[in-house]
This record gives sequence, C-alpha cells and structure tokens, in this order.
Amino acid sequence: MKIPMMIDAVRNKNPLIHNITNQVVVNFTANGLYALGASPVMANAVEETADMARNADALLLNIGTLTSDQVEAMIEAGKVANEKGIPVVFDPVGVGATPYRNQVAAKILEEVNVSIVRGNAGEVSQLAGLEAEVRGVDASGITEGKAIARHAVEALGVPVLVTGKTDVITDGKQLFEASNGSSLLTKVTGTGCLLGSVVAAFLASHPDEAVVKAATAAVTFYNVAAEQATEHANGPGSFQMAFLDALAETTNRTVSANVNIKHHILSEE
Ligand SMILES: Nc1ncnc2c1ncn2[C@@H]1O[C@H](COP(=O)(O)OP(=O)(O)OP(=O)(O)O)[C@@H](O)[C@H]1O
Ligand SMILES: Cc1ncsc1CCO
Ligand SMILES: [Mg+2]
Repeated sequence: MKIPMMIDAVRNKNPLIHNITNQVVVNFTANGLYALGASPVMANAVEETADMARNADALLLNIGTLTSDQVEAMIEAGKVANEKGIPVVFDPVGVGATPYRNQVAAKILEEVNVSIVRGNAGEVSQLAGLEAEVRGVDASGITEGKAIARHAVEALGVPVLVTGKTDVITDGKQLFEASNGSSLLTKVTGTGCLLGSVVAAFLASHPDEAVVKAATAAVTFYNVAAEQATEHANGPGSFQMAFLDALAETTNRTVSANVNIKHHILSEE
C-alpha cells in the first residue's frame, strides 16, 4: 500500500491505544488521537494496566514523568501486549538525563519486546550508548539522525524512529528519511510524545505491513498535518489548535501532494 493512503485504515479501524505516558502530555495525547481517528485510553494503576492492555489494539510506553509504580505498570502492560501480539511503542523521554531514567529504559527494553523505539536524536543516542547531551527532555544532537538510527538499530535490535528536522526510520534492512514537518512542532510540548501514540495507531491499523513502513506513514501524515496547520497559525498557541484540526482534516490526497520521503535498502555489510 502507498504510504500516503495509510491514514485511511486508521480512520476505518479507530484503534484503541492504551497510553501509559507522562503527565505533561496526557490531555494533548488524548485529543490528538481523537483528531486522528483513533481512541485513547490512559490507565496507569498497576492493579489494572494488564486488563486494559488486554482490551487495546496497541500500547504506548513513555517514561517522561516516571514513578516506580508506573514502571511496574508499564512492564505488566507490556508483557500482556506481547502475549496478545499487539504493537508496543517505547518513547524513552529524557533518557540520559538521570541514572534512574537510564536504568528504567534498559529494564523496559529487557522485559518487553517493543515494536519500535521513538525518540529525538539525543534520546536515541543515549539509549544506544552514543555520546549526546540530554539536559532535560530536549537534546542537542551531535550526530546526524541517519548515523544515530543505524547505530541504534544495531545496538538495540529493534526498529527505531529518530525524530528531528528529518526523521529517520530503520529496522536495519531498510531506511526511510522523512522530511516533512514544521519548526512550530518544536515550540509545543508533547509533539514527539503524541507522535509516539500516532505511530502506535498506524502500527495497529497495518498489521501486515513492515513496522518501519507504517511508522514512516505515521510520521509523514503527522508532519504534513503540521505543515497545513502552520498556514493557519500565528505562533505556538494557535498552532496547537490548528494542528489538532489538521490531524482530523488532512486527507490522503493532501499527504500525496506534499510527501517528502527517501527510501534506502541497506546492504548486508
Ligand atoms: N526542525 C524541525 N523542523 C520540522 N519538524 C521538526 C523539527 N524538529 C522536529 N520536528 C518534528 O516534530 C515532531 C516532534 O519531534 P521532536 O524531535 O521535536 O520530538 P521530542 O523532542 O521528543 O518532542 P517532545 O519531547 O516535546 O514530545 C516530529 O514530528 C518531528 O518530525
Ligand atoms: C516537559 C516534559 N518533562 C517531562 S516529560 C515532558 C513532556 C515532553 O517530553
Ligand atoms: Mg521527547
């Protein structure tokens, strides 16, 4: 299936996305998923996360404001998602900023089979053991996304999506460079976090496509919607509203007219 068309299956399926995410972005994530045509649910209590994951079509784990109870809940939910065979997206927010975050990220990757890791250049560099400066949740990337992604897929053994001006998505066999987007996305908190949930919705709606292709479709749809929203925005505040509208209104035709992706087959070196 052509990448710009892949939004249609999300809207038809209306997948239920179980989000265990940070407290900064809960509301934005729920509204963004509704606008996309998916259904959000947030459930963090360790007593119920396994049951909620059983109902879901995909699971999003985001360690932005983690607590020890939440980590336990993430692992419970992740194990159920693995048993059930639904996709799991892992967003290692702020990894590298504190030792606790590093320990938790490593534990999640050890105990849960994640379908894809989504992070900015600094976070994915840290996770993969490359040097990078992460002070809070923002990164000052020192290496280009493509090199980080190729190193990370090797080090982690799972597909990765490294976001930035150009997004890089690879599973080690193929690599996509996706160059749509708007710099206003970097002025609103949680646009990376919401993207993780949007990737989860695309994976849930395309079980027969390669994870990297569905993730590329997600980031491209998302970033074309951001380009559309920029035309109606005066700054970060009005952009946030216009972006939710654009997630609801952007069609596969608009994506086709604006898509900017390069696809590479990686040689077996
Ligand atoms: N300079 C840029 N120009 C255009 N689009 C960008 C730029 N930087 C990031 N983006 C887009 O913004 C979105 C969020 O990516 P980003 O790398 O900023 O995530 P993040 O740092 O994890 O965000 P957050 O922590 O606030 O959730 C992605 O869709 C990405 O493609
Ligand atoms: C600002 C912030 N702090 C922890 S999580 C988060 C949301 C964006 O990653
Ligand atoms: Mg982030």
